[in-house]
Order: sequence, then structure tokens, then C-alpha cells
Amino acid sequence: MTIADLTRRFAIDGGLSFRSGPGDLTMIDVTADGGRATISLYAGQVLSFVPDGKTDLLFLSEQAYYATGKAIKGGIPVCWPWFGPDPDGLGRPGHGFARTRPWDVMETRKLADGRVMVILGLACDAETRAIWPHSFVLAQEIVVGDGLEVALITRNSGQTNFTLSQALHTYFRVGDIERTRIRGLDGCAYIDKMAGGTVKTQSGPVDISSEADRIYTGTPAVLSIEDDGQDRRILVESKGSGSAVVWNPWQDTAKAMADLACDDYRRMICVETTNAGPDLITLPPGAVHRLECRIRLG
Ligand SMILES: O=P(O)(O)OC[C@H]1O[C@H](O)[C@H](O)[C@@H](O)[C@@H]1O
Repeated sequence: MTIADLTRRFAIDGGLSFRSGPGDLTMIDVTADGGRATISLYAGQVLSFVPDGKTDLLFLSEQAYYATGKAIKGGIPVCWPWFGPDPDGLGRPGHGFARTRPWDVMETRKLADGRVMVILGLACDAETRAIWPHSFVLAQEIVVGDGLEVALITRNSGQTNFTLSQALHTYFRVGDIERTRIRGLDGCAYIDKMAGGTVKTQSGPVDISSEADRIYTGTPAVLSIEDDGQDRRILVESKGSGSAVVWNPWQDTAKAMADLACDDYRRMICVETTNAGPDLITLPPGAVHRLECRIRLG
């Protein structure tokens, strides 16, 4: 659909507009009571969320790719229908295909309380079935206010069960990674990918001082990121998720990524709302799963 068509059908006066962004990708700008957001229709990816009078809660790489077939580094990539490497070892792309496909706008609405809701959809077709042979209906409900809510809703529209892993792979912007800690994971077991998948137990808050790639399991509904470098605290609330991923590439891995600046690792931390590791979701025909995260300053 062209920007003119999208505008005609879905724009909200003073609340939601469409424009052509970098790489000619269609961007949705949302202005709600309490905050504003930018969403890329390609990848169905929130790229920015700024509460009124504050700075962005999300990190977006200045060197991000904006091109069909490539993932956009930053914001909230949607990893679906698998998180991480191809679970069947068939050479399919890491983190699935939802983050490299165009999504559709299904609905936009200004809510009675002044927040703005956008519903995006990703339909299955011959291309998705060639990658993943299942029938599904995937939607994202994004609600912008003084917090940002994202729900990733999967429905099995086929005749057989399927199993998913998935992530709302949120990149948070922090002032200084060495003055950042994550609270809420004390006592949780985690799979330490930097230690060959060894299972460890978190003790106290999570401090990052080297490359970290961890799947925490048995996670609580609320985590917090203390961002002392910007004198703020971000709350991450989740539903439909029994795990969380913490990732920071640190210096060497960041240097090897063309879509991250060498020192970007200092300004970001991924705290991802997931169904990952042993936390898998199996959906029988007709069943629905909602993975939700809500982020706000606390
Ligand atoms: O570079 P990407 O494919 O976007 O993945 C970035 C990162 O995502 C997750 O956090 C994984 O746990 C990491 O292993 C991965 O490196």
C-alpha cells in the first residue's frame, strides 16, 4: 500500500502519520498523550519511544541497515517463529523471518484515555511456508502512552501443532553500560551462551562488564534497568513469558558488526521479553499465545 493509501485509511489527525524513511521504508510516527513512537512497517519494528519531556528509552544504531532482507539494529526487533539460531539446523536465518518481512497495518485507533493503538499483521504465504511450513496469523498490538506496550499475538490457523520460540528483542538506551544494572533476576537460573551453554544461577543484580549472552529462566513479571548514567530507571513488565534474554556484545563483537559503532556497546543493553531456551510455546490448531511487554520509566 502506498503512503497516500495508508494515510487515507489509517492516519489519525495529530496522532498518527506515515512517511517514507531511510531506505524508502515506510515509517509510522505516533503522537499520543504521554509519549511518541516511531514504528517501521518493514519488520513491524518499534524504533523509538520517547515519553513526554524525556529522552528515548530505546537504542537505535546510527549504522543500522534499512534494506529489505536485513534486520534493523535497534528498537524492538521481533524474533519469530524462533529465537536465536535455526532450531532445526537447516541454515535458515537467525531469529526467524518476522524481522525481515513487510508487515501490514490492520487497525489504528486513538483510545479514550489519549493513548494511541496500532495493530500490525504478518500473514503466512507461499514464501513463509517455504521457510516454515505452518499456517499462522501473527499480529502486534502496539499501544503508545506514557509507557509503551507491545503484544505479539500468534494464532495457529493450521491443522497441526507447531512449536515456537520468540522474542521482543528490546534494545534499551543507557548512559553508560558500566553504570547500569538489571534488577529482578536474583536467584534465576540462566543459560550462559558465553560459557558454552553452562547453566548458572544469578546472584544479586546483573552487572555487565564483558560480552554477555544469557537466557534467564523462571523470570518474574517485572524487571528494572537502573541507568545511573542517565539518572533513570526503566521498568520492563512482561506477560506470557517465562524467560528473558540479556545481551551486550561488548567491544570486540561490536567492532565486528558493521551495523554497530565500535563504542555503541557502551550505550545499549538488550533485555528481551522471550519464550526462549526451555521456555517453548506449543500451539494446537486454533490456539493463541500473547507475548507482552510494557516499558516505562519508574
Ligand atoms: O545480531 P543479531 O542477529 O540481531 O542478534 C543479536 C543477538 O540477539 C540475541 O540477544 C542473541 O542471544 C545473541 O546471541 C545475538 O547475538
